[in-house]
Amino acid sequence: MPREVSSPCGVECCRRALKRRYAWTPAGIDDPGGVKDAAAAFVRLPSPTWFAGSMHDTLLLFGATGDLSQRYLFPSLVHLWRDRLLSPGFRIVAVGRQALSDDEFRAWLRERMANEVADDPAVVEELLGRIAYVSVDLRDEAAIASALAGYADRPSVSYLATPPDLFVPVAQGLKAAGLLEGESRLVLEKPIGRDLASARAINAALRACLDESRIFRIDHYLGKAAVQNLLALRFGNTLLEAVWQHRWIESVDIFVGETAGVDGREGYYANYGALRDMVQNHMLQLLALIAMEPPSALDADSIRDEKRKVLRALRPMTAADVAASTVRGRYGAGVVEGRAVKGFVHDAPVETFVAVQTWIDNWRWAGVPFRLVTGKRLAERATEVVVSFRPVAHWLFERPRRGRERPNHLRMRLQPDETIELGLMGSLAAPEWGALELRPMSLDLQASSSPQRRIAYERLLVDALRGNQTLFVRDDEVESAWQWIDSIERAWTQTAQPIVEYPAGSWGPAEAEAFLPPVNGHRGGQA
Ligand SMILES: NC(=O)C1=CN([C@@H]2O[C@H](COP(=O)(O)OP(=O)(O)OC[C@H]3O[C@@H](n4cnc5c(N)ncnc54)[C@H](OP(=O)(O)O)[C@@H]3O)[C@@H](O)[C@H]2O)C=CC1
Ligand SMILES: O=C1O[C@H](COP(=O)(O)O)[C@@H](O)[C@H](O)[C@H]1O
Repeated sequence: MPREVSSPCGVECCRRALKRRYAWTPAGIDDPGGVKDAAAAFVRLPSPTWFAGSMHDTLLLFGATGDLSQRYLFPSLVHLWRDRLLSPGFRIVAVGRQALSDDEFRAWLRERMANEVADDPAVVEELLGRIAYVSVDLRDEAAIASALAGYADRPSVSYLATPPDLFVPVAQGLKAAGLLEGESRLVLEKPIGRDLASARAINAALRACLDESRIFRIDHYLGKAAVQNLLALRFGNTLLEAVWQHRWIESVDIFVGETAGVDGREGYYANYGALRDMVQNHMLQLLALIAMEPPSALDADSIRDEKRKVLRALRPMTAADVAASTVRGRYGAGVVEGRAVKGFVHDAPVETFVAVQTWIDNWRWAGVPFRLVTGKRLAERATEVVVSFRPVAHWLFERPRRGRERPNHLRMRLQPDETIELGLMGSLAAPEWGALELRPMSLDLQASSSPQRRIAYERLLVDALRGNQTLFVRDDEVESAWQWIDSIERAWTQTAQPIVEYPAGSWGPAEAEAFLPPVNGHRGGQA
């Protein structure tokens, strides 16, 4: 629970403002100047008063009637407005395909936002009053330009929550309308393309419309406080950074399990599959944060330069490796969280589960396997990174016998809860008499209180409005990631790699057992 905050004047509104301010910072009120601050400083946000004069106040939201807008973007905007983290003159231009009046759009949105700020419904009304709705077919650049030219009076942020084939026509329409001039910015949802060639084409076309320094590519995992904490842990602790390399680390596992299915996104998913939908972006970003060299500073390009080097060093997959180094699966019917669910049925040969073992060909990570596993309709929703260390050089103890000892591991759970577990060996749990006997022990580290977590998009919306690119993906990162993904897709095609069915509610295909993280308990590795 967040600690109670007292305001200097004792007035309720002041108390609430303080609470809002502190709840927002990644380190939170319970960690003022604490360990997390070392690397989290670059993501720390200033106080609400600071925002008033420093952010753009016009957001053009394309795809305003879509799933992402309804489930994440509008709720995020409602929360930011409630917490006075947007400019006082903030306005939203909601762009959709359907012909709706402003009032019809607001009524539609009001219904969906009803539960967002239940204790203060006026907040939703205030935000709705700042929305204008514009209907336009986004395949028609001239129509975009004529419908939106009236909003070019001040710098704006155009957020493209649309399918990627609309990115270029929309950018060109915006340019023609004068909406990409000066300090105006463009925010793009993932995925940027479907392979390297299409990503390059999109990036090149965007560069013709505006400079890279004003293009913000979203990967919402970077907006998660727990993901930012990976940097804080690595670069804020001598203890970890000193052993963060091939001499001491045996393997790294990145696991993103979902209980949700493809539900409602069949068309998109059939064209992408788990490798393109999750690995190309979120999982490779996690890998890059774990594997990158320490940046010389915490600014956007210093961090992105280092991430890019990691992505370029990923060893391409070949047809000779792919059968042993990957598993593709697709969920069939089963039971998830006590509920019977149907399988994913589609003619397109796409996977809903993928396991990949890969290597980063550089000095730090020589010979260390990185295993990436993600799937839909698995037994549990969990995102974890497990770093397994090498066994000690010389085993002194009788028990467990050499080769049976459990090496140290660091398990960082990023969602749904945030915990860190350090697996150690010790004799505390062993009998007092006889030879010194070692048993596995674990040290569970949790923050003394859980700070209030915001939707990742809240953080990213504010950064885009402020112009901070640190948590956004650069063009060359996207292209390097696709280059590696393409090598896997190519190898799968060449070898006609099968897609194995797994029951919904399981941990994926039995063939992937060896790819699952080696932690105590319920799945994979040592039991
Ligand atoms: N949904 C999610 O959880 C996530 C989505 N994303 C990405 O966000 C983007 C949007 O996804 P999502 O919201 O799920 O997609 P939806 O299909 O639900 O929404 C797409 C939006 O684009 C509009 N649109 C499509 N074609 C046109 C057109 N020709 N002219 C005008 N408007 C058009 C749709 O309008 P209409 O309502 O009229 O069809 C709708 O508002 C995608 O790139 C997706 O990959 C990324 C992460 C998560
Ligand atoms: O981008 C996407 O991410 C979600 C998973 O996000 P999370 O924040 O819930 O972990 C995934 O379900 C979706 O398929 C994908 O497009």
